[in-house]
Amino acid sequence: MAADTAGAADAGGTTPTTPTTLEKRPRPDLSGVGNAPGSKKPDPIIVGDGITRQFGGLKAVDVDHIEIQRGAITALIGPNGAGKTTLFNLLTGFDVPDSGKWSFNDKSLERVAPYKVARLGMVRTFQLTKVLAKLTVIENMRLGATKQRGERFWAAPFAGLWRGQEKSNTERADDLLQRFKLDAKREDFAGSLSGGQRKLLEMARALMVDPELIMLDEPMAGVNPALKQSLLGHVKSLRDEGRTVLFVEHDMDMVRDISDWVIVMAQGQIVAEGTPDTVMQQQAVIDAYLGAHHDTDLREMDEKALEAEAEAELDAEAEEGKA
Ligand SMILES: Nc1ncnc2c1ncn2[C@@H]1O[C@H](COP(=O)(O)OP(=O)(O)OP(=O)(O)O)[C@@H](O)[C@H]1O
Repeated sequence: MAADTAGAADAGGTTPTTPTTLEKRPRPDLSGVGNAPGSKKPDPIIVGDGITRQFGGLKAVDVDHIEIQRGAITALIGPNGAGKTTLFNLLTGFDVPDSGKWSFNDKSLERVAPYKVARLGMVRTFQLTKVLAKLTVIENMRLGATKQRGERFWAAPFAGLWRGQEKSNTERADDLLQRFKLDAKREDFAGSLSGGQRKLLEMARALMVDPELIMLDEPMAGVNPALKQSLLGHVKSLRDEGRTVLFVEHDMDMVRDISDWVIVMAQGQIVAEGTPDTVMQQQAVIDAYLGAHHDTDLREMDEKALEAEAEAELDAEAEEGKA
């Protein structure tokens, strides 16, 4: 509770500033980067080593080396239970690893609290919890300016938390609502938004602290197909304005459409990396998905597998016919 109280005290009047070094830059060229897990990137914004997290007998995360390229959109994919969310939580300080070190902009983030991680310019989106659903859209946005104190903070008594908040927070919130076409929903309860609008709100809220790196947790989950293109456009616009994007996603169309680089996890480890065009053809990736329970849309792969199966059956029938 002490942390929540501290959060509340600091919430009033925080200005959503980050030592922003954002600049528009050309899309990074990753054509020369190798496909081996943990491959070196030309200009990594995150570098991690030996990151492990164990739950009982299960090693949920066991990452030898990871680099995330600055200014790129990187997708983190893998079958259910691969450790993607746990890795997200570790990198952003919402969970503590058993071992490992990692840095953001060359600054070590070991044992750095989530709100400090956000202050340094690295934020993650949160799914709209029940508590947040009962707040209006603009109230959600103002909470985004409190530099992400984590879900325990969201559960703190809200009344009066932002009483003294600066005008600039509201102005920034309104600008972002306009950009994400949520301005007409300003006073609506967040719980009344559609799936796609919720995702936009999650993104807009994370941008309140003007992050250099934004981590999106399944941005396409529950989004109506009609809204998907618009959401993809918003994610691309984050990169185009110089931000780095790291996202966890099961929607392979999205992964293919917008990623510059894909990192594949399975059983806690990074098993492959590559451009979206090449990564899904790697044997380690095929093995990871086919060897695990998954709800992922791997249509191309499934189609190939089905075709091969059908051909084998036809061959077998033909052989039988000959006999
Ligand atoms: N707090 C926890 N306590 C115990 N086990 C956990 C906890 N959090 C995660 N796990 C386990 O760790 C493994 C990795 O989970 P994680 O949620 O990181 O996977 P994921 O790749 O994000 O999966 P999904 O795509 O289904 O969200 C899973 O086996 C999960 O059951």
